[in-house]
Amino acid sequence: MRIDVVSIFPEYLAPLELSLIGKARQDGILDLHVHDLRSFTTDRHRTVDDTPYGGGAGMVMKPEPWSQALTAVAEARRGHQGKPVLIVPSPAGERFTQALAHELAGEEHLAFACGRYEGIDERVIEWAGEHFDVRPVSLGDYVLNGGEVAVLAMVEAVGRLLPGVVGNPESLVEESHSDGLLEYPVYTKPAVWRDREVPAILLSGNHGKIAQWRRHEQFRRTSERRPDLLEVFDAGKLPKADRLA
Ligand SMILES: CN1CCN(Cc2ccc(Cn3ccc4ccc(-c5n[nH]c(N)c5C#N)cc43)cc2)CC1
Repeated sequence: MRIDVVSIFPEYLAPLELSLIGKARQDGILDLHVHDLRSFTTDRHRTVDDTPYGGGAGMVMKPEPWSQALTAVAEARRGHQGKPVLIVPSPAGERFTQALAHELAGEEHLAFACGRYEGIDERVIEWAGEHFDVRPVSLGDYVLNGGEVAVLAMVEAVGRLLPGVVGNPESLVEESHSDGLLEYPVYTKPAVWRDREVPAILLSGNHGKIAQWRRHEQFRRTSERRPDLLEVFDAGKLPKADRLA
């Protein structure tokens, strides 16, 4: 997979050189290119923002540098099948979910446009639709100062799903949200730590009972912390009787 990221703070994406994503890049699984939006400006001050039409606080990102940057990104993959996906992090985007991460992991080429200030001139999003499958995406219902943090999270969530990135693919199967529920608690040695014991069932060697206990813990945790997920889960999968007794 090729990933292009455009930002006025390219150094913000440096953590993608570390750990599993960094290794995926060294192994050639992930081909990541980070572009400085200011390198696509033409004025002496390398201007990327201006005041908003209609008034209001803050500044808006100018359209022309973005069109130059995104044209360069689209041309980098010319000749490949279909339009690349352009993810535009935004508080007004569709919610980023594990399901969306899986969907994006199936793409050949992902591009990310990291806005700053009060956002990117809306005409860029409209224009980009001629060259990309444009997806405004939100990391969550809170406000960040720009798109870079969201891109770090999304690239990690997508990258770890690519074959060969995570050592044991089994660990991708039983994780939070993979089956619509939160994950069960995990424990390791020592069996007793500061007078706290590991749940005895986990030491029993009875794999059927362990699986049952873990499933129950998933429902208990989800019911306590994310009842909203249970509504979705029940609507789609299990009769009420299979929920917590
Ligand atoms: C007229 N006013 C009406 C209020 N808006 C609100 C607003 C819009 C942007 C920003 C800062 N910002 C700039 C680019 C950018 C990208 C992503 C995110 C982001 N925040 N939270 C997420 N989950 C995000 C993600 N993913 C924030 C961003 C701040 C405040 C401004 C215009």
